[in-house]
Amino acid sequence: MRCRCPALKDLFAASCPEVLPPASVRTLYTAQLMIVTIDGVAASGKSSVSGGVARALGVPYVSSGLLYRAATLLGLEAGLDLHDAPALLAHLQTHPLRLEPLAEGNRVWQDGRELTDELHSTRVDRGVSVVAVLPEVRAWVDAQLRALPSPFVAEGRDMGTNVFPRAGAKFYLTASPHIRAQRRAQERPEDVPAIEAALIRRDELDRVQSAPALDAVVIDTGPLTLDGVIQTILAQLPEQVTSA
Ligand SMILES: Nc1ncnc2c1ncn2[C@@H]1O[C@H](COP(=O)(O)OP(=O)(O)OP(=O)(O)O)[C@@H](O)[C@H]1O
Ligand SMILES: Nc1ccn([C@@H]2O[C@H](COP(=O)(O)O)[C@@H](O)[C@H]2O)c(=O)n1
Repeated sequence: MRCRCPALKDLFAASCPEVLPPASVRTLYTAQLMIVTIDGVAASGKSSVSGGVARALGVPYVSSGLLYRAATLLGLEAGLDLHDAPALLAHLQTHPLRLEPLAEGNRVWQDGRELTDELHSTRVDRGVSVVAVLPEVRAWVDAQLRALPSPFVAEGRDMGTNVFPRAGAKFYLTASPHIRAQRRAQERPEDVPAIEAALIRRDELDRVQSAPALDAVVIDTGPLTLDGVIQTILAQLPEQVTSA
């Protein structure tokens, strides 16, 4: 439910001054100001860049995509219909996932089992966009992200638009499908044309939640090195983020 107060209409009712005392609302605003969001299309460099920015700032980064991927993996392993939101959510509640947002790379755990290495498989790539459009799953991911203590760098598709609309700095990464596929081919067994076709399909399926925030700085990573993208972002961070 959206807040009815005009000044807070982009925040959720849980942070509305009709519900919370003003000091708590101020705390929520301040906490978001120390978050950097890095959104973008598939394989545009979000997690590599977020890791580099986070390490430079000495803060963790948070990969929202890994939570969608982990939900997908658990659904596939349990033989669930990935369109069936109630069944998926019930499964996630009985098999709770834990995101460990380390600066050197995020890890995902389910009880004592680490799922991280299985989350970038081709079968998860194929199923994840189906799971990610389910509003119930999106609310489940968003709640976990909003519960994390700032400062941190958050990467995904809707970090700057929906999850942290008051973030202190917002970036959006793009690159042509061909360049992204060439980069990804270094990490996957498939050839460039197959990867490119899959990326274009995933971009299309993710289109709704992937629109850049109006106040995001859009960076075409195509002509830049990884370090070039990281330095471009670090050079544009406001003081409240760099001194957090
Ligand atoms: N500017 C760059 N120059 C060269 N290679 C890059 C650049 N940015 C990212 N890469 C490489 O591209 C690949 C994809 O990057 P990364 O996994 O960070 O993207 P992503 O947006 O997080 O992907 P996904 O959306 O699938 O999670 C990695 O091999 C990474 O090292
Ligand atoms: N904020 C987000 C993040 C991710 N998704 C969905 O998860 C998929 C995997 O994400 P990657 O960042 O690892 O590519 C992605 O294709 C989306 O379907 C999302 O919807 N919102």
